[in-house]
Amino acid sequence: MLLECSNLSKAYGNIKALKRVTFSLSEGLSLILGPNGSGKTTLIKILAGLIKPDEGEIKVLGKNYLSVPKRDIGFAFERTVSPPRIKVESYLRAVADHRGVDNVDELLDLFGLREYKSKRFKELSQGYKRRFLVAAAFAGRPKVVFLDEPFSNLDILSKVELARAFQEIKRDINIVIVSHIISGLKDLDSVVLLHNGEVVLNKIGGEVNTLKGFRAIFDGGTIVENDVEKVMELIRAGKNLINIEPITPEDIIYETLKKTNEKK
Ligand SMILES: Nc1ncnc2c1ncn2[C@@H]1O[C@H](COP(=O)(O)OP(=O)(O)OP(=O)(O)O)[C@@H](O)[C@H]1O
Repeated sequence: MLLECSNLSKAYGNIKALKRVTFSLSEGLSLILGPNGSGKTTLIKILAGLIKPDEGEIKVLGKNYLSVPKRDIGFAFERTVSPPRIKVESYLRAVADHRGVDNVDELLDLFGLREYKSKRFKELSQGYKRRFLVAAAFAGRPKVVFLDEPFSNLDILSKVELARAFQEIKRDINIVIVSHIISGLKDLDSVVLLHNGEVVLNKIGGEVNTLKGFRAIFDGGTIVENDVEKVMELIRAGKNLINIEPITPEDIIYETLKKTNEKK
């Protein structure tokens, strides 16, 4: 298991940002999803060692997260800040050297940074600043990289290119994306959905496929979800099939959040 959080809590005064949060993420590409205020930033700050949880345990690849060497974990935060004068390639090389694995050429290509390799941070556009900071998190091939809202403030081209780069790199390096949007990520290996500091959904491995499906709509308003046999039965009974549409992970997550809100 890549990440195991058990009974993790954190309060700021009387605001409970995380309430005994328990979930697991498998290796590969994972998504920690949640609407605004659900506790995502609190979680990533704990993982980065910036704040301490009030209680609970976190394991990364089976070890207590505080005992995992810093070089095994990469982070990229939402705010695109860095010393203005550092240069793209030399900074990536410095990080890679520190971690002891040279994967810089691979990263320059994967994140579309080759043309910009001699530029200083301050000379990059917002989108390229993000690409650079994300690439730096992967420099030196850590075991896992946590990315906080990597798609925010990016144009559609950068979003698609970044998502493709993640799909490629996840074979080598585990990735955990913390975000309030799904952003067209395909082939997720695990997902956790937070809401008001609680886990409302956690799928790992093959279970992630249950976040996809189809909906068949028949004349007269009958709707059948994810049941081929039932659809065939209705067709055989002479019902008129009007449409088949995909059920996307977005649909399921929206429905889960809606139901959670209704219960409260
Ligand atoms: N430093 C702080 N002091 C007081 N309350 C805080 C602090 N940081 C976060 N909170 C509160 O804790 C809760 C969870 O916040 P957090 O930033 O972790 O959520 P989030 O899911 O990252 O939200 P967003 O998507 O809006 O960034 C919210 O109610 C927030 O107002």
